[in-house]
Amino acid sequence: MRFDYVWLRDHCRSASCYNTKTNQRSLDTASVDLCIKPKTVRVDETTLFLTWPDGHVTRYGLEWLVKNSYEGQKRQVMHPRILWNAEIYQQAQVPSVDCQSFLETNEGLKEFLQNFLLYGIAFVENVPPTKEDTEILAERISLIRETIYGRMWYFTSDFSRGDTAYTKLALDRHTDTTYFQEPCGIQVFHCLKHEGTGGRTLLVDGFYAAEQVLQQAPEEFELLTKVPLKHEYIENVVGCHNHMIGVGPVLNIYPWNNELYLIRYNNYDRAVINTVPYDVVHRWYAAHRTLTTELRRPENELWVKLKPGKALFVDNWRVLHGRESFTGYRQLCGCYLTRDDMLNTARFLGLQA
Ligand SMILES: C[N+](C)(C)CCCC[C@H](N)C(=O)O
Ligand SMILES: O=C(O)CCC(=O)C(=O)O
Ligand SMILES: [Fe+2]
Repeated sequence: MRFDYVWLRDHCRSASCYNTKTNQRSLDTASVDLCIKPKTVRVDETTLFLTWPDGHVTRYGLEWLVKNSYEGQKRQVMHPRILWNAEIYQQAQVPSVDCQSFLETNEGLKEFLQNFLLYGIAFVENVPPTKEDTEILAERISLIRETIYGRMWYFTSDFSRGDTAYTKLALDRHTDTTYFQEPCGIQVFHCLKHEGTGGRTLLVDGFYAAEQVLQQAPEEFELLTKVPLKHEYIENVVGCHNHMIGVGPVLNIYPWNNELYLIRYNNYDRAVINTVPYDVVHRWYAAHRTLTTELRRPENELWVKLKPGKALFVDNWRVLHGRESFTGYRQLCGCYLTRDDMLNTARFLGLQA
């Protein structure tokens, strides 16, 4: 392991440098001489001791150093995940969690969250079919993200809002709120009523499809990570005037390790492409077509019929959803949740997140 002297001074866990009650640094890093070198260095079986020119002593447990050295770190930020197509997901036989165990036991909640982190979708069963009970469920794993659609939303095909979701039409696979600078992390769906036919929900793992593009055509994958796009929500119905714009590429990757963390895919809400020069536009359409072909492969489609009592949580940064057209009266409720706070709950339960 190699350590930089400024790093060793900066991470000093002595009482004057670090507050263990708040887990916050007290040391002003800018006051450390960038050429600092310890006066003396000593190491025994468990501890490294450094004495700095001003006499301050820093102690490091060797285990702590192993855990935190650059060499010891994987640069992966994302939690483990299993990319799936319909067969992989069905073979895995991921169980739904029972509502009571989800609400009343940490084991039930942990099992649910583990599945959600791995697959980007998870179900809770035997939920009382009301908006209030769905809200209680949602609040168990995260914080509700209030948006222009409200806190808990509740909708039928009444076109009360200027969006296709509020009709009986089919909706092709997409992620929601692509027109936010930070798209909502999680979407909760609970069908409270459906007297009619059709209306099944479609789920597709966007990360699985993106991985296929990376394997087949890495230059197209790269283009989808580089070209900025606008998505837009323009609504002008009685009482609702909204104009939201979000900018970002289809595939969002971490620049330090190319790990994919967010897919923004909504062909309905994609705005005019005016951020890209002429010669790139055509290549972008070709790359977008390759991704769309993967997303549309029937073997990648998971179809489920949402019924009263069965709540679905979808990772909106990863899994695309859609629906079949339907007839009759259909009532869906749900909400958006923040991702950070779901991860917070997962960590509290001891999961790697
Ligand atoms: C009905 N509900 C509130 C869930 C959302 C409707 C949002 C629809 C929008 N086209 C989008 O994809 O973001
Ligand atoms: O009606 C549905 O099942 C889903 C509609 C939809 O895409 C949404 O509400 O975000
Ligand atoms: Fe949607």
